[in-house]
Amino acid sequence: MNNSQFIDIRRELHQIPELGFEEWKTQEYLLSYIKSLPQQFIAIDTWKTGIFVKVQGSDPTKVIAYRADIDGLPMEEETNLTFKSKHEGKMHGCGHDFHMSIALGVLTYFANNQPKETLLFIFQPAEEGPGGAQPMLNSDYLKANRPDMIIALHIAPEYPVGTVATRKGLLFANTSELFIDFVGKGGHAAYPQTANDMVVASSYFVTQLQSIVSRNIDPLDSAVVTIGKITGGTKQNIIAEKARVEGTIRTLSLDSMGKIKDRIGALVKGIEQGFECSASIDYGSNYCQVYNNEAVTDEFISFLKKKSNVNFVECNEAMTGEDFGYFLEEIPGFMFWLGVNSDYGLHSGLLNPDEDAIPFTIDLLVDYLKSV
Ligand SMILES: CC(=O)N[C@@H](CCC[C@H](N)C(=O)O)C(=O)O
Repeated sequence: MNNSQFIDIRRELHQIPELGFEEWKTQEYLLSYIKSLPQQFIAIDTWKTGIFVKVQGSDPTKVIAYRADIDGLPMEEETNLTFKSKHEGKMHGCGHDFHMSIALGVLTYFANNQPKETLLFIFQPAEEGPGGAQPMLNSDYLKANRPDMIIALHIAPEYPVGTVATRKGLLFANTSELFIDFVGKGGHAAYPQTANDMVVASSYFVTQLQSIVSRNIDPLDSAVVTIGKITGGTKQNIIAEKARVEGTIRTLSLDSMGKIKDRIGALVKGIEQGFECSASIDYGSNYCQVYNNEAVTDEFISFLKKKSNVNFVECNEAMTGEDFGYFLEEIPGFMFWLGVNSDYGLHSGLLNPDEDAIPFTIDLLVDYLKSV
């Protein structure tokens, strides 16, 4: 099999990034490719914008699932690549184009070479939000076709191609989105005494927020609170009646997640009193931690250590989030980082992963899935 064709597929998918639960073109592209494969062993089902492809094993004792997420991010691509995003304001800035093309490569191999065990390829929408894993797990399809084991990967720009990094147990953090709307009183820029300025109130709040991780959380229990977006006001000489603060909370323990939310509630109350305004908090979507099953991960690590072309790294936990954690709550399995050597990281408009990682990983996963 010539795995370099999956680099072309990645480039095509890269041009059509779509947001969570809007991945209709992506689904159409994937379905058209999957339907072009030999159909003898495979069965295709769809769920919203997602896809399930079952490859019937020849003498199965279990069902092994491989999950690839399919959504892009609401951000402008800043690369000058010939195959850059054609969708303005949207980019595959988290590598899901890689995840999909690798999945198609592995699926292509097994559609042509029947596996012993039954394989289930899951193309999952909305990983970046609002979260597709949990509703997909509750779908009639997955209720009736529960895999016995599940695996997934995430590209890692900081590692060279050939590096695979993972660890037993906790890999990624618990996450919660954070949206706060402040409402005060607008007015003329020259008459601040007649208004309650929500640009000032939200700025105080963002500054106070910085004390939560440094003053309220055990320094040995990592946590992050990031505000990624602030909007407010209408014009430079009008005092803002409204402001909105958008961010994300990351913790390694659920206890810290609870403490941070309590502190946010208290700080917001203080802002309401101090600035005579009202505020509402919405925690958006929450993802549970990604916790790798110890036994299955151990076997994968042993497999990696025997491969002369793989540099295995036992990595630390990361404060990234992934709704793949919901699959791992119910099904033994693991996630791993895949080295793609980009100078720019995940969620950067300049992310440019090395495509050599695609054929490398297809071969690696085909070998691994044949071995389990
Ligand atoms: C691997 C990765 O970058 N995942 C995202 C998951 C987003 C979680 C959620 N929408 C949030 O923003 O809290 C990440 O940002 O870690």
